[in-house]
Parts: sequence; C-alpha cells; structure tokens
Amino acid sequence: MREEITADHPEVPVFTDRIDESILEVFKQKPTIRTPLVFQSELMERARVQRRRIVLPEADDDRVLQAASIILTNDVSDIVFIGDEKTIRERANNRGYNIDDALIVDPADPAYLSRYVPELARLRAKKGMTEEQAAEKLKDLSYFATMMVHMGDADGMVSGANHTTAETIIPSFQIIKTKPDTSIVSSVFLMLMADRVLVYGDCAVNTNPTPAQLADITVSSAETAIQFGVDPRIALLSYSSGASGTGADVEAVVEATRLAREKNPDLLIEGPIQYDAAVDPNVARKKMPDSPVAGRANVFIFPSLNAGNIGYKAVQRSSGVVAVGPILQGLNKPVNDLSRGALVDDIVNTIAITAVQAQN
Ligand SMILES: CC(C)(COP(=O)(O)OP(=O)(O)OC[C@H]1O[C@@H](n2cnc3c(N)ncnc32)[C@H](O)[C@@H]1OP(=O)(O)O)[C@@H](O)C(=O)NCCC(=O)NCCS
Ligand SMILES: CC(=O)OP(=O)(O)O
Repeated sequence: MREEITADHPEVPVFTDRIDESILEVFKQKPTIRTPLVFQSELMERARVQRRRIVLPEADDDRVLQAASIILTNDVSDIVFIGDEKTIRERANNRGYNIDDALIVDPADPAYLSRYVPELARLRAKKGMTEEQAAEKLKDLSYFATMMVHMGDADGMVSGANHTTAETIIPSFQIIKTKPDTSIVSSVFLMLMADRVLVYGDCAVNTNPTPAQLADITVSSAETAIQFGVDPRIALLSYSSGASGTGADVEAVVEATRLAREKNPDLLIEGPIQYDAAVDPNVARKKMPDSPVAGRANVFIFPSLNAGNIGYKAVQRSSGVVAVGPILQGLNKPVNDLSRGALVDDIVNTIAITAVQAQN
C-alpha cells in the first residue's frame, strides 16, 4: 500500500494499491483507535465475505475507474460499468488502472432493453409513462443503472461523482422504492472519531422532516448503525434538553421521540436533547441525570437538513474527522450517492458500504 497525503484532505490516506497487511497489523494492535485505515480494511473484509456486484454508471470519471481498480485488485466486489467497452477499457489502460475483471454493459444492448423498457413503463404507469418514454429515460445512465439493480443484474449502485444528488437518487426512489416499514429514504454519515464511530442523520436528503418522518429517520439510522458495528444509543437533537427550552421546533422533536419509541420500543432513545448533554457525561449529569442515553449517545438525529448538513460539515472540517457517507437507508436495494468532490478513497468506501448493504 502507498499513502498519498492530499492537500484537500491532509489527514485521509488514499489507497492506490493492494493493502499491505503488515501495516494494518500495527493499527489493529491498538483496537481502540479507529482510524480511517482500519475502518476501510474492516469494511473491505466484510464486503468480501459475501461478494456482491456493484454498478458504476460513471466510467467517464477517472476517480471512479481508479476506485474500481482498487476494489477489483483487493477482491472486494464485482464491478459493472455501463458504456462502450472499448472506450472504457482503453481509458483505464492508458491511466494504469486494472479493470480487466469488470463487466461492461452496452446501454443499447437489446438483451437488457427488452426487459427494462416494459418494466420501467409498468412501474411508472400511474405517472402515465409509455414504453417510448421509458426507452428515452433509459438513455440516462442513472436510470439504466438503477434498473440494473431493480432487475437483479446488479446488487447495488454507486453514482454521483458527476451527477447531482437529485439526479442520482430520484431514480432509486421511483424504481427501487422505499422499504415497507418506512415512509422515506434518508441518510447517515459515519463520523470516524479517534476512539469511536458516531452516526449522524439525516444530513443529506430530507429538508424539513415531519415528526413521523423524523421517527422513521431515527429507526432507520439505528438499523444502519447496527449494520456497521455501532450499538445505538440515540439522541434526537434540539436546542432543548427535556423541557429546558420551548417552542414549536422542540414540540416537533418531543413528538418524533414519542413516535420513534412507539415504532421500536427496544431502542435506547432520548429526545429532545442538546448535543452537549447527549455527548458529554459531565454536562449530562447536570442537564439530564436520569437519562440512559445522555452523555453516552452515539447516534445523533438532527431535526432538519439545515442542522444536519451544517452540523456534520462543521465537525468534519473543524476537527479533521473523516465523514463516511452519505449512506442511504430505507431503500429496498442499496443505492449510494457520492459528493461531486469525492476523493478516490471516498468512492472505494462507498462501493464497499454498498456491497455490505446488499448482503443478506
Ligand atoms: C431528495 C430530493 C432531491 C428529492 O427531490 P424532490 O424535488 O423532493 O423530488 P420530487 O418531489 O420531484 O420527488 C421525486 C420522487 O421521489 C420521491 N421522493 C422524494 N423524496 C423522497 C424520500 N425522501 N424518500 C422516498 N421517496 C422520495 C417522490 O415521492 C417522487 O416520487 P414519484 O416521482 O414516484 O412521485 C430533495 O428532497 C432534495 O433536494 N433534498 C436535499 C438534497 C441536498 O441538497 N442535500 C445536501 C447535499 S447532499
Ligand atoms: C452530502 C453533501 O453535503 O454533499 P455535497 O458536499 O456534495 O453537497
């Protein structure tokens, strides 16, 4: 393994080669220190256990090609690209990326379109979509790749290096749809602190969730936390701890907390609670001494996208903590969105996360 320290992200090691196990051993001897390196190696190990096939519709982006090369070289998952096979392989070869084992699908291939066109028209019939319109939609590779996942030709999709969040995730809302036990798709970030992983939701999708939607975000975030090794103690954040503050926004969090507890009585949930009372045992003793979550929270639910997006970026950019995500939750099959500023390492992580989400 070689590490490149980038100017953008001085603290984040970038994988450019096969991981050297002897270096990982040094980190593993200190199990309480979860660095991005250890997180990534554990993630890759988990993805390998049940190998999955991930479709990447953005083969025209060098970062995506490089990430795929790392995933394939480390035997993490199978990769599918969409586009012209000769062009994609030549581009990868010219840049020294090994994508020999990737499958490349031509989006005009009738073997796929003959199945995808009628199925997309069927799925969108209530919106009046004809087969002709479905065929037109499938020229958009976000739709084609999402259909690959829906039809079982791929197990998950990662996109967004060159597309907006809306372009990447709306096809999944329309085609893959939300799981029966939740009303909305939402997201979390895994915040890789020096000594633990914190989970922040929803920092990327839902702008102003209702109390019922906030309750769904809470339960989905707890499920994602468990999936990635965090035993959830959940704080529904507010400017109030208990009844210390008042207002409509506080009342909304009171109601969301009630609904989340009702939805899953087994979860440890506190709300409304301020961030300091949620995370700091000394503050918790003063503000909420009887709470089993206060001072020990590790899953933080923000009341709005304004709060969540600003909150995660403030922590990430002011402390050097690595933020992994957004990880979408609540879809029937996994699709994940990349920031257009994503580093190769972010893309590698997102592919491995998607592969883990696709496991049984
Ligand atoms: C997610 C987002 C793109 C959806 O866009 P939108 O304009 O609300 O989408 P629409 O209302 O046109 O809905 C499109 C479809 O998605 C569905 N949908 C929208 N939000 C959804 C959600 N959270 N979960 C499930 N389905 C959803 C709608 O029901 C609709 O389905 P339909 O076409 O079958 O009727 C929008 O909420 C958004 O911009 N969020 C903020 C994203 C952002 O800027 N994040 C910060 C950086 S990552
Ligand atoms: C999640 C998020 O905020 O993404 P971006 O930085 O691309 O807007």
